[in-house]
Amino acid sequence: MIIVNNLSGGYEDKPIVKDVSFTVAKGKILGILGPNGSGKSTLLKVMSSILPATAGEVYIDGQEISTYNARVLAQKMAVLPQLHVNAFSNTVREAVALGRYPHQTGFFSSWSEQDEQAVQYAMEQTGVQRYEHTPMEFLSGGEQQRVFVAQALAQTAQILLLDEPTNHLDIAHQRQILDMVRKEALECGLTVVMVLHDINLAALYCDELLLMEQGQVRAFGAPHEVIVATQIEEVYQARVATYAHPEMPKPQMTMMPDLNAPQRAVVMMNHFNITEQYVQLQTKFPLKTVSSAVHNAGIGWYNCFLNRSVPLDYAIADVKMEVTAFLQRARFPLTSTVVMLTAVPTSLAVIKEFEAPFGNIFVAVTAGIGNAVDVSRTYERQDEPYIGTINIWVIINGCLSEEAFFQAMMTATEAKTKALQSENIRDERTGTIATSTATDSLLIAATQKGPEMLYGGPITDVGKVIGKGVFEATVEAIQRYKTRE
Ligand SMILES: Nc1ncnc2c1ncn2[C@@H]1O[C@H](COP(=O)(O)OP(=O)(O)OP(=O)(O)O)[C@@H](O)[C@H]1O
Repeated sequence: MIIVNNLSGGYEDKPIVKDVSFTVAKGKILGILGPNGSGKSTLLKVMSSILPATAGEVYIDGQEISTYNARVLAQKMAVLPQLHVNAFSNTVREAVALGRYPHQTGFFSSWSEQDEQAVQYAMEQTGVQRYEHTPMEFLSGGEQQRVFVAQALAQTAQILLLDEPTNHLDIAHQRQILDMVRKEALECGLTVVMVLHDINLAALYCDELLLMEQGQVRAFGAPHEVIVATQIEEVYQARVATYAHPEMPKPQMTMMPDLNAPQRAVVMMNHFNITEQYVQLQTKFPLKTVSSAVHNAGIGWYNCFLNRSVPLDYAIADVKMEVTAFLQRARFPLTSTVVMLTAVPTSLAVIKEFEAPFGNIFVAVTAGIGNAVDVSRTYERQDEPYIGTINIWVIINGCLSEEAFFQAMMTATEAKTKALQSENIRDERTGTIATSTATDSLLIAATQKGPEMLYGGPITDVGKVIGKGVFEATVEAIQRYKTRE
């Protein structure tokens, strides 16, 4: 455990760190964040007595660090500095072995079994063993950085202070080093304080974060308490946006570049194309998209949209794989194409343009209704869904907030349900009015140009046109389907 109480310090007559307090429990990882020059490295130096404190105290194991002699302190606390002064005539092994220096006692101290094990373990954990006999100057920046981490680890201290441990490392090695730090913390009770520049990595790996601003603590707490967009924007003076990590409940953020005037990006009717195989929308610029498509579902930016017509007997075990193979065969880029599937012939597709105050919107629908269900009664059914799907695209020349995208999904769904009611489409099993088919898909895509529309509910500008557009286009698509040859 490490306790820092009202710590201040800096260089000669230049105070940098001002009145910093925090505690890191045994086995926990604290990440220090902050802009360049905010005092992160200086804080580590004052904490480790490399620089004298002008006020405040640091306690390790309940004892103030200035009362430790240097060798005993080094046995308890290892420091990885930001800049390394290295005897470059060393081999990797010799550099790592320097970490054992605090454990060498007496004038005639010899290399013990324990020293050897610690060096071997540190080299293994950081993946530098295979360079063991290589001179340091022959290693790349990232390889050298891992050797310095190994040196700190070989010190077998219970507290590790790391200043930018992932400096120079590629993402695989960032992961290796940070996974290793986390494992040591969890399994061996190592207490870690590390300066990181990458806010997202800090959120993923640290139990708590301390955000520095001009030598002072701006925020201290769990990642979700510290990584708050407005706070980060104020401290770093940079525009950011937060988003969810795909697997971990940790906040992530990305910077928002201030690019020059946006290029013209307008979707027009002639960007749509209908072939026997698919309905296609191809734009020169990507659209922000939310969808329940088969390929590239979820939120993303795409410029090619396909509603692909498949035969009635299309029964493929792995639909995603088949769709991928189709895209490769037809030379559509996998990463920028969204695909839906329909058993309805593309000749029955309806594409309509609707005027709106912010910019026109397009609604494209294919409606197969053989599979129509009343959602309030589907619990009575045991059977698998069979063919028949309503696929709806809503393409918006406008800019939607995240909230508006999801409200637009709801508004479009409600308009579709209203169309089924208006066309008196029934669930064959129950005889009641159907609310959808069992396999419908919906896509909302927007150019994200123009003033941001915050909401997309039924009585917003965008909601009104989605309601009318989806209703009319779906009614027309259902009528075409009913009267098909
Ligand atoms: N040896 C030194 N002598 C005098 N001033 C220094 C020295 N080292 C750093 N400083 C000053 O102390 C302030 C804080 O520096 P520090 O290195 O602690 O910031 P940092 O938050 O770690 O920055 P970075 O993100 O750039 O590594 C800066 O204004 C810097 O110029």
